[in-house]
Amino acid sequence: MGKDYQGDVDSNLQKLQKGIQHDGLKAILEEVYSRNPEQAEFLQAVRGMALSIAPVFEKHPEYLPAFRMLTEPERQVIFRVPWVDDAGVWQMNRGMRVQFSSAIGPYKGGLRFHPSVTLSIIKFLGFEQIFKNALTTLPMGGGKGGADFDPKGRSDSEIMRFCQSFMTELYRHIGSDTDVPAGDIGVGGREIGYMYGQYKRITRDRAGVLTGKGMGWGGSEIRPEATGYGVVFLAEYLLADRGDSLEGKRCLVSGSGNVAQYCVELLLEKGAVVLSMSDSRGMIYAPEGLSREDLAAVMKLKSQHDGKLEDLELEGVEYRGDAAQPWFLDTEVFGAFPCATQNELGEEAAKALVKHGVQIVLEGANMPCTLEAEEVFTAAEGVAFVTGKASNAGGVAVSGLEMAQNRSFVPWSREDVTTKLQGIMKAIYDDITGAAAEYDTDLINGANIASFEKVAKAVLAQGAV
Ligand SMILES: NC(=O)C1=CN([C@@H]2O[C@H](COP(=O)(O)OP(=O)(O)OC[C@H]3O[C@@H](n4cnc5c(N)ncnc54)[C@H](O)[C@@H]3O)[C@@H](O)[C@H]2O)C=CC1
Ligand SMILES: O=C(O)CCC(=O)C(=O)O
Repeated sequence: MGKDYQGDVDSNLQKLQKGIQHDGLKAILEEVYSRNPEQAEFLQAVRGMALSIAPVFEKHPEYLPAFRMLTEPERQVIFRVPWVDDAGVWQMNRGMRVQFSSAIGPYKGGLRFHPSVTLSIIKFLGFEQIFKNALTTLPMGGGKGGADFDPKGRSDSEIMRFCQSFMTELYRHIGSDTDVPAGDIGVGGREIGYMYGQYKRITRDRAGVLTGKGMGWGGSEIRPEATGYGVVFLAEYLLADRGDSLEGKRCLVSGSGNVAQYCVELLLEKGAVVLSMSDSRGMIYAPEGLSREDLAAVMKLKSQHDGKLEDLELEGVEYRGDAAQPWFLDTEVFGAFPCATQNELGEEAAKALVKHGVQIVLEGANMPCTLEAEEVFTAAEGVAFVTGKASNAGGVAVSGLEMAQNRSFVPWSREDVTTKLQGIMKAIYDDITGAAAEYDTDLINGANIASFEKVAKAVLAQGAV
């Protein structure tokens, strides 16, 4: 994944700078490359941003130093996470937290527990988070963390001991005014609970230092649903602008975790026909569309540890193994919603989707489409592509609302939070279309420009700190 930038040094630097004419920007990319030559995913995220914002420097050359600052985290912490498994064997993982930018507020972003976690992955996620959070309209900076821990096959007690050990180090680096982590892949309500409990025990501080907490102990209504719902709200605003709606539209969704589940739930509520969901082993395909009962079965399965889609037996639903992906289905499709993981949708997949008539692509996951796939979508006639920085910002937005509720000591109703989430997704849509119109460009560039300009102004105002 994202391996394109590895290998021969010179040609990779050239690849990183390909298509960038601006000398100052090229110099920044050279510096980023020389500092992080092995970090393929991070370089991919920086290149994506650089490609979009190059025109901004024609209008605002003063923003260039701000971009340079934003390519280096303010702080990154890497630590050992020792724990003991159920058999009494000592285990050890690597934990990390990258505090990327506090220009517009406390560092904010999830924690990922997955064996594939590397510094490059956490840095790409933290870098993207800076700009996503700026789009939410809430005062949140960008950060991300995690560990190369594999929760698969681990008992509840092992997960608890791991989370407690992880927090025993992380607690000293976070705080409700400095850095507020949340969930991501492999970190849901259960893990947040164990980490919050440990944080509280060590610090005696009940402040909302983690978001994604449970209802009844500081959590917000609709935080679990917020990322997936936000994607669908944004799709609705986009289609409304075209005088269209999701009713009856054939949609492909990948993934079957938190984001995918609630994306499918709201798509079904809006009358869309959802043809697929997937996990790392394969996918389910429903030629006539998944029903609410099918989704309920997926949710139940995935709430159990190690639930695999291949174990489902649902009428009218086929299972395809060997890591089959929805994008290659030989069927007409209107919408694609990649909600699994980074670089899951490459150039060939994008071509297959365009061939099958795709009209809208909204990223539920972070950076699920490669830069080559993005190029295919933007070159195709009439296809609207929305980058995850905008389309999946609903999750962190409701995390921000959870922080506001924790501060005010007053929980808000489900209706209140839903209305606020819709307002934020609409503001994001208006912001990215506004920037796209101002710079006469597409929605990817619109999102990157709108978010960068907000952060750059804050960085410049605060000086070289
Ligand atoms: N949870 C949240 O609030 C937010 C999550 N995201 C992003 O959404 C994506 C999914 O995260 P969650 O649903 O929260 O995680 P989760 O842990 O609930 O689910 C993980 C999902 O990724 C899939 N997956 C992992 N590796 C895969 C692979 N190699 N091939 C196919 N599928 C694979 C799993 O099957 C599952 O659907 C990630 O990119 C995450 O960074 C983005 C914004 C907010
Ligand atoms: O809710 C949060 O703070 C972060 C969610 C997240 O990790 C993301 O937006 O990618």
